[in-house]
Amino acid sequence: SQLSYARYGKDNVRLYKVQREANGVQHVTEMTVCTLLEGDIETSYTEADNSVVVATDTQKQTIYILAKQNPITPPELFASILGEHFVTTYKHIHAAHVKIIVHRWTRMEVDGKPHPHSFMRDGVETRVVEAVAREGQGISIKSAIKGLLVLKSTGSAFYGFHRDEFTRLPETWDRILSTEVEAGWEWKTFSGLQQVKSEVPKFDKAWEDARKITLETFAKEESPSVQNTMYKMSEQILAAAPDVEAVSYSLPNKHYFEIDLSWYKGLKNTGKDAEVYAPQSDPNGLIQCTVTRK
Ligand SMILES: O=c1[nH]c(=O)c2nn[nH]c2[nH]1
Repeated sequence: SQLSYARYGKDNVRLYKVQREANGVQHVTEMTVCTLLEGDIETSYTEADNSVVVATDTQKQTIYILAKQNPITPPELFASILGEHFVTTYKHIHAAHVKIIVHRWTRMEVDGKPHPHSFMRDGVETRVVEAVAREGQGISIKSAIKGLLVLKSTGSAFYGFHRDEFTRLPETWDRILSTEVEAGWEWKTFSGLQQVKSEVPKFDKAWEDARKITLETFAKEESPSVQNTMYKMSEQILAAAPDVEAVSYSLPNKHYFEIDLSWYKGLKNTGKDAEVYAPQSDPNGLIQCTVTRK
């Protein structure tokens, strides 16, 4: 047997950082980090040679130290700082995978104005970055929105789909559409940390644009299908972010079933009379796409 691939590191490294302004306003960021290293490490697997192992605890300590010494936002920048650190510090490490999940702490509005140091977790939504720093090959970065739950009570249809003897689903011109957004955008490859640093403003802008486009298209579109709506979202994100090469969506279709109550005194609760529905935890549709430039 032979070792065909290997990488190792520390997962679920949680960190929080506060930025204190002179005027009393404070900013907080909380994230969960994973680093995984590749390189000339096979003998640690095949020959119990630990001399090549940059311990996972060392990787964890490095995350904390670099978080103290550097900005940790945007996450694309901090992921690049971490990745570049590992491939330049250790000559036998040739690639570093860095995943950062940023959790929401949204500044509270109190007495009609932003509170200087109070925040709330308004949803399980996260901002996610996966970067790979590969020696001599630059830094590849994928950004994403995950866990953004949205629902519309109408403005969604699904009809005209293929029908045969296996088809039971009735056509509908008015349905609930509920999904948990996973939207990702893949950047052009950056030559290295310096180029990432020179383009830092693009990362927050792309995230803000992607989130706004997703929410507004979801709400405004008379959706003929999940497929068509996610394609329109993807096209708009590509148009808004010239340095993004591909946009991907993965959207579960979380079904709400009508409940026929006509057995009870003829109570009407289906079709145009439907008001009480049964939300389904499973099964769910799952619609995925990747959209690139022509
Ligand atoms: O938007 C939808 N796309 C589909 O492919 C599908 N299949 N069942 N319901 C559906 N809704």
